[in-house]
Amino acid sequence: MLEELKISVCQANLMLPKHELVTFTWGNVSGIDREKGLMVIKPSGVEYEGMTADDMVVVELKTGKRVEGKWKPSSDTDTHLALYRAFPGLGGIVHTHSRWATTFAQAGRPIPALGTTHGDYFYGDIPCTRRMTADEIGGEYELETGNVIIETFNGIDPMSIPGVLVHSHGPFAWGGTPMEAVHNAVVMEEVAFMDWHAMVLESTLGQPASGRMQQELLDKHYLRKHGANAYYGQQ
Ligand SMILES: O=C(CO)[C@@H](O)[C@H](O)COP(=O)(O)O
Repeated sequence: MLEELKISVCQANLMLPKHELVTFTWGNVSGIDREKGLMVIKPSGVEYEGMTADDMVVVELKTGKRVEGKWKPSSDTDTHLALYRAFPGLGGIVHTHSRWATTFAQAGRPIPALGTTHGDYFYGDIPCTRRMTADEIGGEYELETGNVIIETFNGIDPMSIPGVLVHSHGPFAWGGTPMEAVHNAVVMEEVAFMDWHAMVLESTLGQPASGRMQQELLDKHYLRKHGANAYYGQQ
C-alpha cells in the first residue's frame, strides 16, 4: 500500500512540469494513507526530471516526523498536514506557483465563477485567503498557511471547491487522490487564465463586467457532474 502511494505521488508530481504548472521546483504534491496515519510528499528542492518513487518522503500525519526517505520533505509539508487533518475527504494535495492562479493570489482576489469550465469542477468562486499577520508569518509559517486556508473554508465544503489561493503566495488544490488534485490544479490555472482575459476584454470594450455565471448554470454543470450532495456552504 505505502509503496503504491509513493508511486502515485511521484507520478502526480511528474505531471506538474508536463502541464506547465511549475518553474524550477516550485511545486509539490502529496498523498495520504489514513489507515497508517502517514503522508507521502515530494522532497524539497529536488528536480522533477529523473525523480522516482524512492525519492518520496514519508512523514507521520500526527507529528510530521519523517519516518522514511533520504531527502528533506517539501518546505510546505506542514501546510499539507494541516489540511489533511482538517479536511477528512482529502486524499491528495498540490501546491504550485502556476502563473495565472498566482496572479490572482498576488492581487488578493478570488477566481470568480465566470464559465461552465469552472462550474464543472468548482461550485463557486475559488476563494483567496486573507493576508497572514506578521505573527503568523514569523511563527509556524507553513502551519499558519494551512490555518488561514482552513479559516477561509469555514462553512464551505472543501470537496465542492477543491482549491484556494493563499494571499500573496499561490494556489493549493486537492482531491480524492494525488492525480485528482493535480487535475483540479490544471483546471484552476485554466480558469484563472480565461477569467483574466474575459475581465480585460470587458474593460477594454468599456463594458460593465458581465459577472458570474447564473446560479442555475452553475448548478446544472456542477451538480450534474458531482451529484446533488455537493453544496456551496455560504448560501
Ligand atoms: O512556496 C514555496 C516557496 O515560496 C515552495 O512551495 C517552493 O516553491 C517549493 O518548495 P519545496 O517543495 O521544494 O520545498
